[in-house]
Amino acid sequence: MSTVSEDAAREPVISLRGVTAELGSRRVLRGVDLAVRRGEVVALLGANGSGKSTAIRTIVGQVPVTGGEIEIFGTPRRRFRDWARVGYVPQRTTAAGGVPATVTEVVSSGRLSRARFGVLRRADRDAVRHALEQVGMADRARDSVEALSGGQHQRVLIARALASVPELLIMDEPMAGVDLASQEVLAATLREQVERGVSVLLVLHELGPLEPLIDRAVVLRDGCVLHDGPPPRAVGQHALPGHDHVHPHADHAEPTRTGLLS
Ligand SMILES: Nc1ncnc2c1ncn2[C@@H]1O[C@H](COP(=O)(O)OP(=O)(O)OP(=O)(O)O)[C@@H](O)[C@H]1O
Repeated sequence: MSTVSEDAAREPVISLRGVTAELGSRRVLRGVDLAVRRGEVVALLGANGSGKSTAIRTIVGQVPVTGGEIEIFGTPRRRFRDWARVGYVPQRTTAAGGVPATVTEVVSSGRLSRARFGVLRRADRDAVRHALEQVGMADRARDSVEALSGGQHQRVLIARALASVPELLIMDEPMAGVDLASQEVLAATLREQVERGVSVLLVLHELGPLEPLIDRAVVLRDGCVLHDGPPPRAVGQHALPGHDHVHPHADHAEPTRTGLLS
């Protein structure tokens, strides 16, 4: 007989059933089933254009679904309002977005969902400072985000997601274009979150330094789930057998193809 806490642990914090979505006239998701259970770290993998970002964006409501069901913490997505429980890191954009803002201002925006009446109080400012410490950016708190490197930008976006102390993190390629030092900081940050019991769904091109944290991998191909199970084991430089993701920044864009991800 299972205990109450075991049942709670099995309850999905994200559930997609038969989800379809179209962009333009293209069917980008063609019946995706995906579940992330409490405390799980799930990597969403697949070749370029397989629908990973679209799947993530249907969950946070940026892409409308044309069929199927999405639940967040057991609530149908369209009725879900408790976004302070969810930290979202979009596919890398600059944190500045053309608007001059300091690091603190950007990270504070991630705390507004917890602030009463939209006013940041002392506890909120402490949470913002703590989030910056978690990603090793506390010393840059007053700097303009425009002055940061790509990896530092990414750390700030992750701090913004952590500022509401979420129970669920959804991240779209958190390591893309991030220098090695920042990658290590981000891997350590994520490890702390996982130790706290935070559930994580993240799009990755390669498991890389996050590999030890990943419980399960869901591989998409052409808008369908091709694999849902143990993560592919690391091989050589790229952490995926059949790694066939072409990086825009890769020096040699000639991947090995074994079929799993193509
Ligand atoms: N706004 C859009 N209008 C039409 N088609 C789009 C749009 N955005 C994405 N697509 C197409 O939808 C498909 C899935 O894109 P998506 O970004 O979800 O893939 P992905 O697996 O995240 O790819 P990548 O690894 O390159 O980020 C691609 O073929 C893409 O060209």
